[in-house]
Amino acid sequence: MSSPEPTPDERLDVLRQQIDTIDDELHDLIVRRTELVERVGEIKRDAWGQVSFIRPGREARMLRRLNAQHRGRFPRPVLLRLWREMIIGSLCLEGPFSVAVFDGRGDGEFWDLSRDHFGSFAPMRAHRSATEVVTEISAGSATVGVLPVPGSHHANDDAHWWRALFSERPGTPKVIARLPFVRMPNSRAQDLDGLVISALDPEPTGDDRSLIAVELEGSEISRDRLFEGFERAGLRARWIDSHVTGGPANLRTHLLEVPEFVAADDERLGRLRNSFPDVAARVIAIGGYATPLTLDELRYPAPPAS
Ligand SMILES: C=C(O[C@@H]1C=C(C(=O)O)C=C[C@H]1O)C(=O)O
Repeated sequence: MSSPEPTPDERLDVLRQQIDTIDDELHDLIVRRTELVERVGEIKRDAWGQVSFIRPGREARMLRRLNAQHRGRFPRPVLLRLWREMIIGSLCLEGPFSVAVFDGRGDGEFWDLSRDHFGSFAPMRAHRSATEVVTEISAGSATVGVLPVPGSHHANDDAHWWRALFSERPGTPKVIARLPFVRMPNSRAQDLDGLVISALDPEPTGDDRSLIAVELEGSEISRDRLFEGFERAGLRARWIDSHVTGGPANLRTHLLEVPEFVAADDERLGRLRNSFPDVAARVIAIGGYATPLTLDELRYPAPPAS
């Protein structure tokens, strides 16, 4: 006599037992992963007396790898969000970590953007002015700062905050990441973009953008002349923002972005300085970021246009 068909409840029990087994394995793996993270933290502390443990380049490469190898129906944004939570939870064990967030309009949009990236565990503080955020990082009161992408409509009167990064003084914050790295399909502001600054040099990830600021004395020059200067130095640039200081020297600072990694000591920066022979020029790479994943790479449909 054949055994009776299992009831729906019995079938659920069997599947749920398997899910419990998998959860136990995942949990065990997280415990083991944490032990390795702690050893990584010890090495950083021993080797460099590290105060900042975050490695945005490594994090970006990990997320790209997971996204590329993902299969099955589990939503990619959620998969990557889980890893973001795990990474930041781990990072907070290695040493102090906190986030200073620009919230100029008090609408919490950058707060959400920061939470999406830095997870639910990281201590965060909102600041009404971009200058305050930069000061927090320079003073070492926060590890990373989140600010609007210059020139975007989200930046207010502090839109030129990047000028504070135009300095070769050791400890000057640099741009180290761009948010969102993974654009969450249900986040409040779909067109919101931020830059992350920290007292840390960005690292190459194999797909990067760099921000280069050029300060020129004297009369205004056209954007085409700026682009020509970059081309002569072997760099293809996109204009982001300009700032006029004025004064007797009539200083103008321009921020441009190039689609590759440019380190602070890249020899092309010297060539760029000499690309404007008739004016005194100062050139500083103020940081860069791993190119964020695109909607196409994340393979979920774009939200409907409002
Ligand atoms: C473990 C490290 O430190 C941090 C934590 C990471 C993680 O949990 O995988 C990755 C990068 C760092 O921000 C590391 O540098 O590898």
